[in-house]
Amino acid sequence: MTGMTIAEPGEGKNTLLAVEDLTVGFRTARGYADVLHAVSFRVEQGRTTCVVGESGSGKSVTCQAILGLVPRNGRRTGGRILFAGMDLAAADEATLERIRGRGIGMVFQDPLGSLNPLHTVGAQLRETLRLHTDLSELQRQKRALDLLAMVGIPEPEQRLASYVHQFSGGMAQRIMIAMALACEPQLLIADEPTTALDVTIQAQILDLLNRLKAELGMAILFITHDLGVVAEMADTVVVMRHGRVVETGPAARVLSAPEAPYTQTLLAAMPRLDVAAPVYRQRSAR
Ligand SMILES: Nc1ncnc2c1ncn2[C@@H]1O[C@H](COP(=O)(O)OP(=O)(O)OP(=O)(O)O)[C@@H](O)[C@H]1O
Repeated sequence: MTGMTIAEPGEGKNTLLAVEDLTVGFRTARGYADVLHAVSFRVEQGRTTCVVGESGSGKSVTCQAILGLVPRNGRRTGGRILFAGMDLAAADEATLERIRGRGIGMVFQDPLGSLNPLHTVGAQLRETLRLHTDLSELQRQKRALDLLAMVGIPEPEQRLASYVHQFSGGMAQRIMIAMALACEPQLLIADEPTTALDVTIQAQILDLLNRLKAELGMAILFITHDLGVVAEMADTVVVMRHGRVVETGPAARVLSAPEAPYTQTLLAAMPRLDVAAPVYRQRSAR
């Protein structure tokens, strides 16, 4: 594999992803401006890190930079992105493509916009597996079926022949998760994956992600503006504002005793978040 492998003396042995001093700027009609300012955080193996912040705080650009998908008018001007010891910021495009296919799975807010409407769900899963694994045709068919069953799609055999528009929003998001997990990634990046769903379906998708995390031992980098979702998902919380990390720490500590004034403001705007996560579920399911 190309790309630089870096020994990290200070890195914890369970760190899967370390974003260090990441700085990204964009050129627009109004000139050049940095939108990420030396962003640093870690994702541990098998754990969930939630990045939370209001709209425009830089959450999505952070994901794009990790995946090497910053829009053309943007540029990373500093920092390192160490994934399993390799600096993705220094990796070539072929390596990044391989990592995006196999090492890191991605789920976005809009599954209908991310899946191909012209091919059946089965064809898309099989194609992903053909590109990124050595499985035979028969094995790919079986794995596609297993993946749909794993994400809780009823009658998976019939559903493999369906097109994405034939699924409800929640079911389409399950398909997107199946696609993202097809090659057994070590890390799943989920950028507001439940924002477009109603609260009951949202809770089901969060449950699914938590179950898959436990079953597969993968790490999750979860992007959200919703502290209720953070309470459901996070082991570690990264709070962002205006392109900067203003606070980071274990979820239990950040949610119960936030240190940054901005985190305190976010929590104060979130009634009853001081009570435990299951209460959020009861409230949201009403
Ligand atoms: N292609 C682009 N060109 C110029 N500026 C951009 C571009 N993409 C993002 N930005 C700017 O970068 C900043 C961070 O945006 P980003 O989308 O990461 O925020 P976010 O926290 O994900 O917000 P949201 O929850 O609304 O998606 C914003 O000020 C945004 O306007």
